[in-house]
Amino acid sequence: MRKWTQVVAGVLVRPDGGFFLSSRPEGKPYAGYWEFPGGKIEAGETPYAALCRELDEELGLTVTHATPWLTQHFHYEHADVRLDFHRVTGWSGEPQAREGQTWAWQRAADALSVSPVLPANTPIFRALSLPATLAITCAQELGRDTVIARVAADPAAFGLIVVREPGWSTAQQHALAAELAALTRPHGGRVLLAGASDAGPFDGLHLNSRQLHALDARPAGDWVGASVHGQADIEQAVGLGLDYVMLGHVLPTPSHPDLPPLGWDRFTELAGGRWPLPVYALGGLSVTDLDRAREAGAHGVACMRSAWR
Ligand SMILES: Nc1nc2c([nH]c(=O)n2[C@H]2C[C@H](O)[C@@H](COP(=O)(O)OP(=O)(O)OP(=O)(O)O)O2)c(=O)[nH]1
Ligand SMILES: [Mg+2]
Repeated sequence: MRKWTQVVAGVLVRPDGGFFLSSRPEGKPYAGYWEFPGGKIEAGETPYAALCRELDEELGLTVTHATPWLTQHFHYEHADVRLDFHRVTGWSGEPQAREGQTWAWQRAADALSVSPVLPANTPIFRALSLPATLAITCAQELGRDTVIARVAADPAAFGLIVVREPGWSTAQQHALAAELAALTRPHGGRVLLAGASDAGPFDGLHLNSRQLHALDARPAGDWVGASVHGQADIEQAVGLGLDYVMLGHVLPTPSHPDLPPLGWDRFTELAGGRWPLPVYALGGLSVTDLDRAREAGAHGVACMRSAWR
């Protein structure tokens, strides 16, 4: 059986989305490569305790708040590593290069200013560029003018929109998507089409669970996500190499009056930062639930009705 080296890494994130990288010290494998601070989990240590110890040892920082985010497995020539990435949003102290490393803050929206980076981390940077909230359109119910007016009022707040209008023709869906893209793209926003098999001129696709299980390869599109309800769905999404999933429904929602909600405990068991792709919590949630969702290991929250109020 493969022996995984257990590693924890801390992604220090500032309120403006900027994040921290440090260079690996001389004498280690991949010396000079840029990484998130962290290191091997010691016997008997929890990942959180290891995170606190490593950030203190390497940078002199005291972690005060961190949540589980992503787990990635990677085969290096020197080791097979299981990387447990936490988002660190609270710390005290200023970074000190205690191991002779250099460090740099990066802006989330820009290309990295440093290189090379550890190869296992490439998907992590992609995940970091996904916003905390994902908005699903509800134009059939609320009217397309309501949806467009809401985005026009604050386009930067709509970094990821899924156009989901099951009763509409492809032409109607594309027309809405084009208006939303015109508003949000100048701010780096992305617009995906739900239930479609072709992303057209848009940024990608959002698959329903039927589409998810019918595929044996990732469909074309810069960004591809899926709606998932349980472990088998998430495994399928990971196997296809998708960019994110929406897991729900977490709380009661008018979209599924007949099905019991997962609740936060079950969501935590299923998500909990265990996967290599970001998990959005979905179902009866609004942006005010973001902290709760992140405690449960979510990347963010997906909002349907609450996005348009
Ligand atoms: N810290 C960290 N390690 C990473 C990242 N990405 C990635 O592939 N790794 C790999 C590189 C290494 O194989 C392993 C971390 O091991 P390490 O040698 O840095 O561990 P450590 O800080 O405990 O160092 P040491 O005391 O054992 O020398 O995880 C990352 O972003 N941060
Ligand atoms: Mg280290």
